[in-house]
Amino acid sequence: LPSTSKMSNIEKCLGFDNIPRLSVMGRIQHCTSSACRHRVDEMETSNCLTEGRMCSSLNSCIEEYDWRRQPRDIFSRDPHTDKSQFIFTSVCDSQHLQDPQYKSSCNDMEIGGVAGKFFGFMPKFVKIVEVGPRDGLQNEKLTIPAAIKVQLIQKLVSSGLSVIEATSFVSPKWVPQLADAKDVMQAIHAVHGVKFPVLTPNLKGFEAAIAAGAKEVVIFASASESFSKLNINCTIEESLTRYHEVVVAAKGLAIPVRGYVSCAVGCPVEGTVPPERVAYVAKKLYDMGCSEISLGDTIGVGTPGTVIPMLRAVMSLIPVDKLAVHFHDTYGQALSNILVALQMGISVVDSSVAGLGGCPYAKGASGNVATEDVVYMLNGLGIKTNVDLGKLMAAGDFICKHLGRWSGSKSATALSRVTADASKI
Ligand SMILES: CC(C)(COP(=O)([O-])OP(=O)([O-])OC[C@H]1O[C@@H](n2cnc3c(N)ncnc32)[C@H](O)[C@@H]1OP(=O)([O-])[O-])[C@@H](O)C(=O)NCCC(=O)NCCSC(=O)C[C@@](C)(O)CC(=O)[O-]
Repeated sequence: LPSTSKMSNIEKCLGFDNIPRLSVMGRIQHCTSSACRHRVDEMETSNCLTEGRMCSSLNSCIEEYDWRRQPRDIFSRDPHTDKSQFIFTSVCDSQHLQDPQYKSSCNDMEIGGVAGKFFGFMPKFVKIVEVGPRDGLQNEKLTIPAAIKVQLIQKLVSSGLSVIEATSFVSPKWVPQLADAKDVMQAIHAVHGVKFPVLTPNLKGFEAAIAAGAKEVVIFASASESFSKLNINCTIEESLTRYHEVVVAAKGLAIPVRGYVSCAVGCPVEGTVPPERVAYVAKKLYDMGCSEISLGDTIGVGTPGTVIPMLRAVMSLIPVDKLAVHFHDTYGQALSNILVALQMGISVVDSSVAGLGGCPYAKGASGNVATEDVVYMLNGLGIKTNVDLGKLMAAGDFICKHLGRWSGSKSATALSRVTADASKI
């Protein structure tokens, strides 16, 4: 991390000047509740508090710092140093383990309303783009009947999701799992009040999508040359030419076009992808007329350390309200990456129910971040989504049962366990 004086405004807004120095970070990894407790003294307070957040026994740390409690803040300004500081005041009920339901929503304070520097840019509402039926199912080995896909989509609709990426009009030789795109689209296109964007790699796909009733399409370019060839069998520039044709045709029919930039952080072939390359492709899609650009960490290698520079590069060319983030969770970094994206002002997040997914042309890439986990985190932050977590979990349960596997969502797994345990009492 750069020193505080060299930090940009974005880094300061993200609270990087409050991140403990390396020596402290080392200690964080070894922090236990007892280790945390005996470091209670004035000098160590802020470090230990930061460590306290990572303790398994959060309550013991909260008790240690009761003297600093203030009713409605988790940050306060120190009158001596004029610096913001962490205080564990009325944190969400979810963190008080006495609550048997472990709710993530805040009952006793609104984190979203706290004007602390960490949450200053956070949106009040996040639009979730559910990609499970497309990104989630495109890589499955089992053949999933169209009727099951349609039922899944209906359940997702009833959970309150307003955008559901339904399928892809791609070559069935390349992605056999979505060869039933026409049947799925025809079954759902008349559902009112929900958008069902579908992937179209070329004019042929666009025309098939429109004929099946699609009212919004998605084009998907890559920031990596190698991945572009693997995924859509053409170079980045060739793909942009094809997509231009799609956008022109879509404009003629007043069809909105969403654009993806895949490999926005790393590529399965080339490794690290430079932020400026991502920004270049994103800008091309934006200039073409895409209404929203989703930045995809296709193989889930990003961390806040690599995602922030990428977002900064893209945000220097494209307004933040036109951007979305799309994280796969291969390395378990998706939620932290989403959090920094929110802190930077992004308010559209792609995710996949039950964490389904993976790309057939990105070996080793695991599923998208689970929608249930995103909703749980956003509820905890007091950010609205209009999604009913219980109904969303039911949709995840439905598809996991069909696939014969456990949910990839930690929140869904934990909440189901709590409910199951409660029902035994
Ligand atoms: C782009 C192509 C079609 C080029 O594939 P190609 O083989 O170079 O295409 P072609 O023009 O030579 O045509 C070959 C055959 O495909 C047919 N064809 C051609 N186009 C279509 C179409 N639209 N729909 C149906 N059929 C089509 C065409 O008619 C022909 O049929 P044939 O004469 O051999 O019987 C192929 O590579 C393809 O379909 N690729 C899609 C791959 C894909 O869907 N990958 C997963 C997307 S995930 C992703 O990109 C990442 C993302 C978006 O999720 C974000 C992230 O996670 O970061």
